[in-house]
Amino acid sequence: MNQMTQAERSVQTETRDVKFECRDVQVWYGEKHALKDVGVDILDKTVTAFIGPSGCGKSTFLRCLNRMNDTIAAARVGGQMLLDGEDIYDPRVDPVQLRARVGMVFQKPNPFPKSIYDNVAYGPRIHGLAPTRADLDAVVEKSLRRAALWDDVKDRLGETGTSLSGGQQQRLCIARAIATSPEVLLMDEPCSALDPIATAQIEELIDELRDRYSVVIVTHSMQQAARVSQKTAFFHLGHLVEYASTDDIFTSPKDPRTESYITGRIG
Ligand SMILES: Nc1ncnc2c1ncn2[C@@H]1O[C@H](COP(=O)(O)OP(=O)(O)OP(=O)(O)O)[C@@H](O)[C@H]1O
Repeated sequence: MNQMTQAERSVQTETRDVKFECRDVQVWYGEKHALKDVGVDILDKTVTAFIGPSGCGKSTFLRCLNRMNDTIAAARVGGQMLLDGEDIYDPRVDPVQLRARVGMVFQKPNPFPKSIYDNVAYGPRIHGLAPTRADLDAVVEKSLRRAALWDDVKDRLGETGTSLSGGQQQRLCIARAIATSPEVLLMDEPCSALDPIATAQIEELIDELRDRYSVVIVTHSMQQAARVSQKTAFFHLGHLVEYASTDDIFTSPKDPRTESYITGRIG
């Protein structure tokens, strides 16, 4: 009889739950070695926060995960990053296709100078994900609903995205990012340009998104990391110093550098 032991079952679950397996990741900008030997497993259906002082490499590492560093001429990336076991830096991988699977939301809301509808329809159109107009309408509505924006905009889909408030624009950017049904959503300080009410709405949304996606968020706010994430990675001077459950990082950090940062002594 093919009966698994508890240990075998838990190994299987662990393996299945890992979305990104990163080993020995390095990034150089010209001569500057900005990220050194980073190894981390990013889990599926989990919010992972990257924290650390300014310039420690959080955004650099985030950009490795969907090859956005490819767009920076001086940047050189080394090491291994596997998405569901596949090397995302394999020459056969098309970065545009990769970015449909690993979506990104930036610090400043950056809607295209197009209508609200076209902002969300853009990705599904270029990736051929919605063959008919009715399919496209459905994807746009579903994405705007998931981004908690539908009720605000359903009667003004033809208006330009930039006519929305800052918080609404950021939700529009989230709708645009999830319209291609990504598996991973990368967020680089998504609330830094928002007021506390819009921030709370985005944080609520992040919590809802994790039932479907792996979400990775760079944040300067330790309170935000504690509120929204289940796993936290602390970076310092280009190193990943500590990676653990958010509770452990904030209540019993193992490395003195982590403790100094969370108690406000460095940063
Ligand atoms: N395009 C670039 N060209 C050259 N150096 C860069 C570039 N982007 C980042 N760096 C350098 O790499 C290091 C890490 O930067 P990065 O932006 O990843 O840090 P960060 O932790 O996200 O910082 P912050 O919290 O201030 O956004 C820094 O020393 C930065 O100056």
